[in-house]
Amino acid sequence: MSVFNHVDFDQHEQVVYGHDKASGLKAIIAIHDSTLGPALGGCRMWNYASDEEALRDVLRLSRGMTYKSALARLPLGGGKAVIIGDPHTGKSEALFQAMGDFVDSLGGRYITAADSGTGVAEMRIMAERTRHVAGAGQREAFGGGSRDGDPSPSTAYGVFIGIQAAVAHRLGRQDLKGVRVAIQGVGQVGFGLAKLLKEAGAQLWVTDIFEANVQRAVSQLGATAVGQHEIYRLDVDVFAPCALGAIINLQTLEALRAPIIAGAANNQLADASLAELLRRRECLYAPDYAINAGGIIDVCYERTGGSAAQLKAHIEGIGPTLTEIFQRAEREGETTTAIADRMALERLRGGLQPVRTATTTKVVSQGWQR
Ligand SMILES: NC(=O)C1=CN([C@@H]2O[C@H](COP(=O)(O)OP(=O)(O)OC[C@H]3O[C@@H](n4cnc5c(N)ncnc54)[C@H](O)[C@@H]3O)[C@@H](O)[C@H]2O)C=CC1
Ligand SMILES: O=C(O)CCC(=O)C(=O)O
Repeated sequence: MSVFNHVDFDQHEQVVYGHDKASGLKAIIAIHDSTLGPALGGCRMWNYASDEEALRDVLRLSRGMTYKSALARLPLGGGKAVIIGDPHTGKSEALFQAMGDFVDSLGGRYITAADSGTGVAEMRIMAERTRHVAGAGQREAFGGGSRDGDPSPSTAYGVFIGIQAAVAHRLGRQDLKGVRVAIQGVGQVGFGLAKLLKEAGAQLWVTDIFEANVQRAVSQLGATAVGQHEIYRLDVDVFAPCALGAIINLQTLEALRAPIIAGAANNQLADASLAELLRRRECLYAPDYAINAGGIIDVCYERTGGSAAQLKAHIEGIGPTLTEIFQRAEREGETTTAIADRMALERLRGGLQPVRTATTTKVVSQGWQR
């Protein structure tokens, strides 16, 4: 298995394998680019069918983090970690302590956080062994009071803001009352998103491979449960992928009817050429790393010490960023992913600019160590 010749290698700075015999840890950390700061990205735990599948995932995810942080104007580079193992049956304290040691061995070049299969509990175990962990503490909440360091509510809020922007652009509607949304995966982010959509009056359809999560959305939010394949075929306004990646492919595209695809999952397109097929079908695709930046913005503010109000305003910037992507794509006859990539690279090459919001102007790089 060659890393340097891998189709997803894309000039990664560092790819490291970690193994701990005692706990059974098998993990990979990938650092894609540290031009703007230390590489920050979540640690995913998944039952990968092979090491090759895990390598592909971590390479694609860490590259995405470089673009995500640059587009969101954060002083962060792109990196990600994967642990090979079942997130429902394979966790132990020793495993995450060993993972903490593995993260620490990179001396802060990579900072870890939660992702699919990990959450605050795992971050707290890793924090016993390394200080290069985000999302393990207590935070000030948007609406006052305090909350734990879990970034997924911020990710869900950013996706909600992004769906509003997509609905306004594609359907010409300023609210979400009665808008029909199909959510694939109602875990940490998908369930949070479902709650926000429900409060805004949207109608919900959900699916998940973990039955308890489906039942939670049905019983608490009145969502309609559908099968794993049925979710693509629904006659809805928005398809929101909030599970894992590569779910937009030639097979699912045949079934998909929604005029908008906007969700939290990283790497939604199985390959880049699908963006052009979506454009030709007039399906508005919200580029994944643009719409799901709420979590990385959240953990960045945790480390720089910004207030909850500044954090909320920064996340709300996802709306105007997406609107700019949609408008430029339409004007220039290009895909939304091509425009998002261009904007991210412009920001990467241009260095950090102050973040301007209605309430604040702040250079978020203060307080960061490199
Ligand atoms: N947690 C966060 O703050 C962020 C998460 N993301 C991305 O959003 C996605 C979801 O993340 P989380 O909610 O944290 O993960 P999670 O693991 O809590 O939720 C994912 C859910 O999707 C389900 N699932 C997996 N495969 C499925 C399939 N084929 N069909 C239907 N359901 C399936 C799982 O059973 C689980 O309930 C991931 O792609 C993650 O990388 C992106 C940015 C930040
Ligand atoms: O939200 C997080 O846990 C950190 C950021 C991240 O890993 C992501 O956006 O995929």
